[in-house]
Amino acid sequence: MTVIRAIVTDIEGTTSSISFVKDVLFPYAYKRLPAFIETHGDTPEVQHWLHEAAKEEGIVEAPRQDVIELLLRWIREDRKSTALKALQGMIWQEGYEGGDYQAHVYPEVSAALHAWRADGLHLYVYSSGSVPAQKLFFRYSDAGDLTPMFSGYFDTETGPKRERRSYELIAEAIGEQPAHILFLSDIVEELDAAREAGLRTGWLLREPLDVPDAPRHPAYRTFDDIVL
Ligand SMILES: CSCCC(=O)C(=O)COP(=O)(O)O
Ligand SMILES: [Mg+2]
Repeated sequence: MTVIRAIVTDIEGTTSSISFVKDVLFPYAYKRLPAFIETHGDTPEVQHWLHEAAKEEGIVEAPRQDVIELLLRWIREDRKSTALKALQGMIWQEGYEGGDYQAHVYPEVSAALHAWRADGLHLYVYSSGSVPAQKLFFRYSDAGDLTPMFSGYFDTETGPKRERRSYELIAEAIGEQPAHILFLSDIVEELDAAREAGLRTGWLLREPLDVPDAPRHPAYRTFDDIVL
């Protein structure tokens, strides 16, 4: 078996519960987005992402209120739009820094990350959440600041998570042959794309999901089950 030198992990459903993202982070952003755009809508960064969102929908000349309505609809639909994710990350920052919530990580995750680092592996994150949102997530996790564990972060600016090319670009950026990289996710289509690019894969099936009789990818209940 090829030696694993780097691990790339997804967040929602893999290191962390889906319910924290859907029931805490998304409602927080939903409630505050209109006021956030009102207050910060003229800053270059926010303007850039509002323009990108409008472009994605083909409504470039639309009034700001229409773009706000669009973003709120995308939050309801859990749309993995790079522009929406960038804006959500900016809104979540206030919640983390104000102590409104801490990011959930499953109980064994911190120890597993520390053990892999101690074994000399390099660890990375690849999530639909923006890179700044990923850094906030792990900085303010309920297991403490986990950012020192990670050597780098990737989001959908690298490419969509269900496309092989994204994983080829990540392998190039990491500087490892794909066969030496293990990608962990709860979404089988993401794992299929990673495998097409030559990466090893691990499918996190957190409770209460059933493990299929013949899973398409090596399947694990927790990070403790992963044998490298
Ligand atoms: C890291 S910020 C919150 C996560 C998020 O917005 C999201 O869409 C999670 O997607 P993932 O690719 O981690 O399943
Ligand atoms: Mg996921």
